[in-house]
Amino acid sequence: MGGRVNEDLIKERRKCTFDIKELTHIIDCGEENTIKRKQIDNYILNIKELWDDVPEEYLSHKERYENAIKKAFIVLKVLRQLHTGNIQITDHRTPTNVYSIQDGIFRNVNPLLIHIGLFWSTIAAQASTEQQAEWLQPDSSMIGTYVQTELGHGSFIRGIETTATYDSTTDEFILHTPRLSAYKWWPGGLGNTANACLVMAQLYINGTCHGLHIFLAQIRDFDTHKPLPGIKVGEIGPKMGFNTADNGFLGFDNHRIPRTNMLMKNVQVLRDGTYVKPKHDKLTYGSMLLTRVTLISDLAYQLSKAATIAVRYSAVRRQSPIKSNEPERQILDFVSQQHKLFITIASSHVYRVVGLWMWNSHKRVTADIHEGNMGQLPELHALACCLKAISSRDASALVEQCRLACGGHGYMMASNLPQIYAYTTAAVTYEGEYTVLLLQTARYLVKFWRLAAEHKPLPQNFAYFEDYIKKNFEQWRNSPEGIIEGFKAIVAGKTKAAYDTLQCNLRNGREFEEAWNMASVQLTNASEYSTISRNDIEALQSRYEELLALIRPNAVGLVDAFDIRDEVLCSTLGAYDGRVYERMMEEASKSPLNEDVVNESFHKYIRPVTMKNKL
Ligand SMILES: CCCCCCCCCC/C=C\CCCCCCCCCC(=O)SCCNC(=O)CCNC(=O)[C@H](O)C(C)(C)COP(=O)(O)OP(=O)(O)OC[C@H]1O[C@@H](n2cnc3c(N)ncnc32)[C@H](O)[C@@H]1OP(=O)(O)O
Ligand SMILES: Cc1cc2nc3c(=O)[nH]c(=O)nc-3n(C[C@H](O)[C@H](O)[C@H](O)COP(=O)(O)OP(=O)(O)OC[C@H]3O[C@@H](n4cnc5c(N)ncnc54)[C@H](O)[C@@H]3O)c2cc1C
Repeated sequence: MGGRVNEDLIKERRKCTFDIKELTHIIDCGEENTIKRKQIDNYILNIKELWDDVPEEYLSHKERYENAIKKAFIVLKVLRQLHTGNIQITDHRTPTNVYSIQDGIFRNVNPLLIHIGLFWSTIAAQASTEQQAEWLQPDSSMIGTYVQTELGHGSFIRGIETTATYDSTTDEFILHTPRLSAYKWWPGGLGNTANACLVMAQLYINGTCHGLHIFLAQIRDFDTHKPLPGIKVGEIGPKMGFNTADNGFLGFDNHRIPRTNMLMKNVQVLRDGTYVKPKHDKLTYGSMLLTRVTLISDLAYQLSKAATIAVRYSAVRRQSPIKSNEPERQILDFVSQQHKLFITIASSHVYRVVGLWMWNSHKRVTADIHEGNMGQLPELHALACCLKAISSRDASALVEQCRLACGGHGYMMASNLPQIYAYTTAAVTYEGEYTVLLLQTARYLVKFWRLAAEHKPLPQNFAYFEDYIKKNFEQWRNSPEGIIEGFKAIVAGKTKAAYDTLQCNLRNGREFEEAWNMASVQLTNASEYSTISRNDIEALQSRYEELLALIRPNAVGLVDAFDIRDEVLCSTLGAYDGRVYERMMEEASKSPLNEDVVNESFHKYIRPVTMKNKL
């Protein structure tokens, strides 16, 4: 859409006091990455077939999927071409990625998300060298997914009921779904797209259960795409979001696969049925760990999209004067609005930085694991659980705050804020539900608190537990170091309270698991344990308000620095030119309800009632 840039946005950009490009390069981890990202954006976003004439929202459930799958395979083809052209795009966690622009192409979810994001990465991480050589061919016919959750079990994966029983006479595993609750339910791309999958199932050899293992199973014929004999597969129906992801269900009726289809990098079943144990029994859960780490950066990106939309809109939108004799003000001038939005910008930066740090930690710990050293795995798992849980919860709360900050117009699908919300809130549940993951971190903390309480040696990372016990914490200081000290005091105090409750429940004769359950609210909720005083809080509050005023002139610059193209933002409210009302009108004109001047339902239903006595 052509036309002038909104005057208020022009003025905002003139006011900006820092170099926007420099911040973009910092976000991209370097100017080179920015250049590459833009090249890839240009290349992919210029493919005309990827753009819709009719907005996605007006399509039926079936049409949406078919439209998304058309685009997904155009993108897959391009990805392969770019890959062979030696452009580093497969490492989607670095800023040089194509992952982010898919939001614009699909306005929803790529049906190949799990194929690319989990299927391939799990094979790469958990299959033996020979299996990888066979399965990771660039021209492979396999379109796969990651099949773990069942109708009856999601969080408690040890309760998974699908079985894989070794038959040494034929050198095969028999995959079986023993009852309705064992049906696989949820995997993305399973409903219609995938012809293969990685299945999590209980391994049985000679009547002994060895727990959960991952198996590669073909489920549809590569040529006809019909389900193979013994496979019952389909799609689970409409959801709050993710409606182009064809999440599916799957049941096995004694479906046979070769023994060599178990992922065998860390664990093996030999021809004679000998079971060779892994070095750590949670290595099978590695894909969940990796995805949790990846999600932190993805959620940071979703926050930057929501912030860009809401800040630009707030600079364009004028509503109410502050003094009654003045003209109406940009809503961005209201301090309460700044509070709603600047926290979203800040959170995006926080989770971006933490996400990158976690990504590098994951690389380091994985390299150690390859060398046989598992020592850092528990800490990484505890951190990934906590950060995935809070980043998803914060992101969905803040995206919703941005939507509300756009008033009624934020409720329009054309603002794209409802879609961003539906996407982020799903992450609170999938890949480890929020509370369940926080309890994993609590379990880790309580272990170290027990050591501290029993005056046993603690690793350096937990020295502050001892400081807390010895009351070595300094008085609150209003500085970054002081804030970190404050957080340490909160963690120590919260862990102590939960631990004390746990001990009290145990003394009262409860078994450990029951005592744990009774303490679980304390284990997940933060309390105020710090040396902060009322005066400190007042000082912090006024400093916070000063900071909002300092950020105000740079607000638009800060979101421009995220450098998200209009085609990716997909928002009438957040486009770079700020022509909000023109875009809203243009989008409204696409509504099928505006196709006829008089809708036929008038003649069928309305007129017979309203004109009944007048005809
Ligand atoms: C234009 C271009 C387009 C291109 C598109 C490309 C796309 C690119 C990719 C983008 C990539 C990513 C984006 C992300 C989007 C992803 C969408 C994802 C969709 C969702 C997928 C799923 O949901 S899959 C299913 C996930 N399921 C879960 O997460 C289940 C949650 N439950 C659990 O994980 C576990 O059961 C549990 C952790 C809760 C507990 O396990 P369990 O009961 O077995 O154990 P215990 O509690 O008894 O603990 C035993 C000890 O083991 C430790 N533990 C547990 N888990 C782990 C682990 N993972 N690693 C290490 N250690 C672990 C636990 O701490 C205990 O330790 P101790 O205390 O020492 O005994
Ligand atoms: C959009 C989307 C995409 C998905 N994609 C996939 C996929 O590709 N592949 C796949 O395998 N799965 C997928 N899933 C499934 C997902 O991983 C599970 O939904 C998730 O792990 C949560 O499990 P659940 O649904 O069984 O919830 P439940 O475990 O039944 O949780 C329900 C409630 O019980 C509480 N609860 C459960 N256990 C405990 C406990 N021990 N202590 C305290 N509270 C507890 C939870 O906190 C929650 O409040 C997807 C889900 C969604 C929503």
